[in-house]
Formats: sequence, C-alpha cells, structure tokens
Amino acid sequence: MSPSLSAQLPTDVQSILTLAARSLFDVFANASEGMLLVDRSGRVVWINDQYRRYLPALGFSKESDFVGQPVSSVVQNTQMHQVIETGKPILVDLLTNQAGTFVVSRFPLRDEAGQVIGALGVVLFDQPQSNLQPLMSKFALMQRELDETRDALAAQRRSASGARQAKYSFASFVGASAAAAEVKRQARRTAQTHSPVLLLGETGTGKELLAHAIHAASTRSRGPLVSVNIAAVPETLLEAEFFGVAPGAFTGAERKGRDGKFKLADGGTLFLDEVGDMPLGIQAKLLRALQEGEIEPLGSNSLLPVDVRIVAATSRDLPALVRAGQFREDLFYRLHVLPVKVPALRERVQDIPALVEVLLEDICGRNGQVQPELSHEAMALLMGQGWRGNVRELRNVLEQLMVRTESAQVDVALVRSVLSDAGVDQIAPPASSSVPALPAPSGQATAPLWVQVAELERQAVQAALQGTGGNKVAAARQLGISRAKLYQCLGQNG
Ligand SMILES: Nc1ncnc2c1ncn2[C@@H]1O[C@H](COP(=O)(O)OP(=O)(O)OP(=O)(O)O)[C@@H](O)[C@H]1O
Repeated sequence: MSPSLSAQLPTDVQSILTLAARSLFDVFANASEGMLLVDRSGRVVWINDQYRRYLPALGFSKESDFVGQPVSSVVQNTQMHQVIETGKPILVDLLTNQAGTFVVSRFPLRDEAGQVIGALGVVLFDQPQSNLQPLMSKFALMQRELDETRDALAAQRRSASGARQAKYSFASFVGASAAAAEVKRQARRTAQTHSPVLLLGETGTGKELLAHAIHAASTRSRGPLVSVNIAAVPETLLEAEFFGVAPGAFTGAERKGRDGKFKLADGGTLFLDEVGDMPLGIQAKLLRALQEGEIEPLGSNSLLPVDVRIVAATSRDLPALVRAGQFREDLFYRLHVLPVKVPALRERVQDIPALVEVLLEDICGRNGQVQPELSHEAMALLMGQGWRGNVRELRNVLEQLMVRTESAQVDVALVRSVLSDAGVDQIAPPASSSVPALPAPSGQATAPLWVQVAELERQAVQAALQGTGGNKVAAARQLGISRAKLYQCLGQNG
C-alpha cells in the first residue's frame, strides 16, 4: 500500500526536527547492539533491552545494581564523562573492557537552552573483528603500505643527505692499550647522557669512528646519525646546510625548499666534524640552536623545534682559537661539556700490531688477496714511526704494502721502502737488529696479569730506546710517557 497523502512531513521546521530526532533514535535503538543513557553527573539512568545482555560480562546480575551507578565505575574505559565535559560527540570509537571490544558512538544530550544535561552511548558493533573484518583488513593493508613507503622515503632521504645509521660500534675501535681503554671508557660514559660531546684529537685518530660508536650506544641509536664536515662546506652555504631553506625563499633548484642537517638529525645525533673551522657568523646561529632547541630555516620567519644531540670533533686547539677571537667562548663552553681526548697513535704504539692485523684483514678482504704476515722487524719498524696521520696514515701505508707484495711474508726492507716513498716521517727508525716490542709469547699467558703487562711495557720501552739510539727523552716522548715512567718500566729508579 502506498503512503497516504495525509502521512506527509509536518510543515514547520521544529516539528520536522523533532520527528527526525525520534526517528534517528528509533533507528539506533533497533539497529544498534545496545544503548545507555547517563545524566549530567555521569550516572547511568537507562539502558535498553539489547544492552542488558552485556551486564553479566560487566559483572552485574541485576539491572538495578547497574543503573543508578556512576558510569565510570560500572563500564571500564568509558569516555562518557569526556562527552559531558566537552559537549562534543565521539562519533566512532573502539571501547575495550572485560566484556569485549566494541565499536561505539557517544552523543551529548542538551536541554532547550543548549546546556549539556546528559549523554547517550550507542554500541554500534559488538564483534568488530568479524563485523568489520573487510574494513579492518583493508585498513591494516593500507597502514602497512604507508609504513613501508615512509620507511623507504626516510631511507632515500637519509642516503641523499648523508644521514644514516651508525657504521661503527665501540668494538670497532681497535686497541687494548691503557690509552685506548681509557678513551673508550670515557666515550661510553658520554653515550649514556644527552649533553654535547667534544672529541679532541689529531687527524685520523678515530674521532668519527667514536662519534658513530657513541650514537650507536646511546638511546638515540634508532634515530638518524647525520654528519657535517664543516671544513668541507663553503662558508656561504653553511647556513642553508645546517638550518635548511624555506619553500619559496629562492628560485631555481631551491624553490621547493630543503631540510637542513639539524632537521634531518631530529631525534638522533648530529656529528659536527672540524667544528674548529666554523666561521664566526654561523657560530652565533649554532649557539642559539643549541641553547633554544630551535632553528630558523633560511627565508622563513618561523622557528622550528628540533631534538638533536651534538657530537663535535676537532683537531685544532680550541682554547687557542678562543684566545685569538676566532671561536666564540660561549659556544666553546656549550660544546665543552663532555670533552674526550682521543690519543695519537704514537701514544699507544702497543696497539699497532692489533691495528695492522685488523686493517690488513680488511684491505686483503676487499682486494681478494691472501693476508701476508709481517716479520718482527717489519712490525717493529711500523711501531717506531711518528704517524702524524695516525690510523688513517697507517692504513694508507698498509694499502701500499699490499699493492707491492706478492709474498706470504712482508719484510722490513719493503716496509722501509714504502714508508720512505709515502713520506712518513721516521721519528724513530730502529736499527735492523732491533728487538720488536711485540706482545708476550703465549707461554707467558698463565703468568699474573701485572707480570705480563710489566713485561710488555719493558719490551715496548726497549724497542723505543733502540729506535732512538738510546735517547731516553725521545723514547719517552714517542711512547707518550714521562721519563720517570720510562725508568720504572725498565725496572730502574731513574
Ligand atoms: N682505533 C681504531 N680502530 C680501527 N680503526 C680505526 C681506529 N681509529 C681510526 N680508525 C680508522 O682510521 C680511519 C680514520 O678514522 P676517523 O675518520 O674516525 O678519524 P678522525 O679522527 O675523525 O679523522 P679527521 O679528524 O681527519 O676527520 C678510518 O678508516 C677509521 O676506521
């Protein structure tokens, strides 16, 4: 039967709205899985028949024990009080409690004057896993695709910008000498804090390696590690490199804007290599970024918060630069919170055999070469050098050695020839009959540690003395110890 003409919509708006509200309520009441009403104070005043079946699961056997109670004490994780407080509906939400997981809607109820006088809760679905399965799996798929795309984009950005995960850990820092152990101990301690770290040491001593290791051992290890070699970036480009460029600030390639290293390192570590080479103008801006935790991209008038941990390194004498007015004193103190002095290779000659072993393994592995042995004299000669370029210079010499040898053993003559061609300054060329300062034979491994250490020290001092023709001052300097310590190592009292 078609609807009769008399069954038409009322003509005044108020009546239409009242009708619409009642109809909607009826639709919800019949099609939903349950409804509950609370008053202004959040007390349950009514539930419908469908809702009643959840009472046992909520821990109530009688409706009269449930109705009349504050909703937050009878329905775990309810958000009805939030709707009453804010007057805003929560159109779709997931509610999980001891009765299960539900898709729910919550609406404020208002009086004539617009005052919130209560709220209506509707259970739309009580088995979202099965009811909403197609929707949920589509959502999960899209979410997964979004995550994968985000990861791929972040990886692309990282490789394009120099941001990456740490390449080295503390285990990569080869050396068991007292000096090496001490620098590792200090660097490890800095990894546990959030303050800036300042790595001080000559070129090639492993400052960058330690910066990676500090990042890898810190709570930021999952974040990016971004490096800037300040000496390698022209002064005019440094500001954009650090702080980025706002869209539209420039024309051409920069039109779209670009993130700076600070932004790229957000949540991670920014390694500032050669910080002593930073121009004064940028120093002021860097100081502000460190103090305020905010940066201002070029051409933008707004400040961007960034959360970056700074590890800086320099081979220059920063206090001297401060005295000469080339480095800001306030920035120096800001960076000098956790200074770590990285020893020169000549201060830890005992580590040279282990370094040679690791570096040769790497070089030969890359070239597909069989790793040769170095004769004792050849090793002693390497241990007697000044190594102004430190581990990097040692590696270069070993690479050249590998190019020039085909034999299973490298002898002292070849090492001498490579050193002289490479222009390595021979601070202490040992006599060909020298006794190399090599680790104690394994037969001594059962002796108490202090005996073995003392023996190693004695051998190192003797090798250095032979290299300096008996000059104790030169030998002590070469070993990085005092003259008194040198005598002590020889078992003499100076
Ligand atoms: N203790 C070490 N163990 C193993 N390899 C090392 C060690 N120290 C340095 N190296 C290697 O020596 C090379 C130079 O090290 P790195 O770049 O970290 O030095 P740096 O002090 O940062 O130098 P620069 O100041 O010139 O930038 C790298 O190949 C590094 O892996």
